Amino acid sequence: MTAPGLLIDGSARIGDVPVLAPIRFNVPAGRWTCLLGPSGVGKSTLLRLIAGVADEATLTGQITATDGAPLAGRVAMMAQDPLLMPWLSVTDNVMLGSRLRGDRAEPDRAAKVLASVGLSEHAAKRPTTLSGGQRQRAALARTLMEDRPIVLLDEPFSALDARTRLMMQEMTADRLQGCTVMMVTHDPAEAARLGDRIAILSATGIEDHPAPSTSVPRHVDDAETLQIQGRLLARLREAP
Ligand SMILES: Nc1ncnc2c1ncn2[C@@H]1O[C@H](COP(=O)(O)OP(=O)(O)OP(=O)(O)O)[C@@H](O)[C@H]1O
Repeated sequence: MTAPGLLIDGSARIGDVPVLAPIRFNVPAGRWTCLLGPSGVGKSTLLRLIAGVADEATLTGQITATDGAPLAGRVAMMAQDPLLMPWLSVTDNVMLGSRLRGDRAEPDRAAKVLASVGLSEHAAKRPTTLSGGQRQRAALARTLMEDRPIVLLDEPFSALDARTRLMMQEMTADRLQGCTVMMVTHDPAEAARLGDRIAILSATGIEDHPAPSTSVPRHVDDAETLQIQGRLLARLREAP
C-alpha cells in the first residue's frame, strides 16, 4: 500500500472550548513529520482527529488523504497512554487489532515484532508486571503490528531510558520506511533526529521549523542535527 500524505485544514473544539487553533498543514507522504509544542495546545487531539477516534472533539474543517481515498483502515495510532488490556498477555495485546477485527491471528509475526522491541522474554506476561518503559514498548509493538501506511505516534519513546530510546528510534525508523509518520514529541533532540519535517503547534497556529537535510534517523552527534536541536530548543523557549 503506497502511503498518502495528509491535508489538514481546520480547528477543533470540545464543547465550547477551542482545543486546536485553526491550522492549514500538509503532512508529506512517506516521510516523518515531528510535531512539538507546549502542553495543552492540541497535539494529541490532532492525532486523534486524524485517526478518527476523537469522539469528544468537533472538527471544523477537514482532514483528508492526498490520494483522495478515505483514511479509515489506513491509520495506526500509538496513544500517549499504552492502553494495554490488563487481562491479556503482552503477545495477545500486540495481536489485539487483528482480534478485534476478526482477522487471523499471526503469532509468528507478533513474536518478531516483540523481538524488535526487546520484549521476547516478556511475551507471556501480563502488562501489569511490566515496567513503564516495557509497557510503552509493548504499545509500540502493537502499533507496528498493524502494518498501516499512515502511523501516528504520540510521545512513543518518552518513558524509555536513553540507550533504549535511541535503539527504538532507529528500529522504528527502519520498520516504517515509506510510511507517512506523524510523531508528537516534547524532545527537540528526537525531532531533530527523526523529522523530515518539523513543526511547532501553539495556541495561535502551526509553524514550520527547518529540519536537517540528511535522511532519518540521524546520528545523535551529527553537527547539523545538533544545531537544529539547539535552534528548536531556543524557539520552544520563546513559544507562547
Ligand atoms: N476529554 C476531554 N475533555 C475536555 N477537554 C479535553 C479532553 N481532552 C483534552 N482536553 C483539553 O484539550 C486541550 C488539548 O489537549 P491535548 O491532549 O490535545 O493537548 P497536547 O498538546 O497533546 O498536550 P500534552 O503535550 O500535555 O500532551 C487541553 O486544553 C485539554 O485540557
